[in-house]
Amino acid sequence: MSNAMIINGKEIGQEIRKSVAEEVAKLKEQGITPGLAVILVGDNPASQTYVRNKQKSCEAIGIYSELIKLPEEVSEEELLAQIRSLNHNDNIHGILVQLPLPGHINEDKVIATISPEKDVDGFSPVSVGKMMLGQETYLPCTPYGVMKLLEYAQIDIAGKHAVIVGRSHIVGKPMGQLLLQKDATVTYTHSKTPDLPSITKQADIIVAAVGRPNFITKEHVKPGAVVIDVGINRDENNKLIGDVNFAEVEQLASHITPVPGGVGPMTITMLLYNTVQSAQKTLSQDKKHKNM
Ligand SMILES: Nc1nc2c(c(=O)[nH]1)N[C@@H](CN(C=O)c1ccc(C(=O)N[C@@H](CCC(=O)O)C(=O)O)cc1)CN2
Repeated sequence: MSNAMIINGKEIGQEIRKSVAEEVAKLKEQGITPGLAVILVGDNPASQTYVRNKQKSCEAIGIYSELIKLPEEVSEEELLAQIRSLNHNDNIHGILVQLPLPGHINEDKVIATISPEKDVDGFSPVSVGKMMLGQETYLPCTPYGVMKLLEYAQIDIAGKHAVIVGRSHIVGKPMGQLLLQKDATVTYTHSKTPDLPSITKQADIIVAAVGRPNFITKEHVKPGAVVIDVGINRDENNKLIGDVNFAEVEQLASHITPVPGGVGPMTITMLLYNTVQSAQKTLSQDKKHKNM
């Protein structure tokens, strides 16, 4: 089989960011600057990089961003107080707390404190519930980004068998739901699934989000399958690698996402998109109030 078509998340992300920038410009003409607050707790180097990239990306398209840096030992109550204050800040349309959080903080409680109207990460119980019901809400950025990649690569989803490897709250679980809503038949698998290759080999679409470097090999993939790699792992030389053994799998797959340059850039792109959506909602609510 010839080499797979590479789905370039960097390029697709740039294209989407261009149209998001146009929406930002329109909002500014109407007196609204979309605002994103990013809360970073502690000094995890990867989290610092992601947060920096989020801020740079906001700046590049005219979104106002505010970084709230809290020390590793901050109390849960102090963090919750910061979120409550941002919930009431009219200049802020999106709030995110960079994950993971230090062990002494209850992540679920923190996420549930973010107002669902500003939950541009799509992680809050209200957002997740609405997503499950197919109601309008902010979709979690990484699975939303994967859906956009499939759309731009013109991959048919309806009637296809999608196998998700991984069951995290922020990627695996919502990923399956979004594919199901597009009429895929979805199978969830995870680290305790016996004989994984026998299941993934049946997949037309594989989404690898298991957090283990090079975990998906040629033994797992049916020729012609679409393979989406959500993994972000570092090898022994600190090189970024995915959950998929790219060199092996690209020879079998019809389409594949690289790491870096695949799903990763889409996560931030969809965050910008959700933030602008939130600002647009505020504007239309203001107009309704003023009867315009
Ligand atoms: N509050 C959140 N926390 C975390 C999320 C999230 O969506 N919201 N996701 C991940 C980390 N993440 C964003 O926060 C993220 C990961 C990777 C990338 C990315 O662009 N990756 C690039 C490579 C970047 C590099 O060189 O390190 C790529 O794959 O090409 C963006 C965002 C966990 N926490």
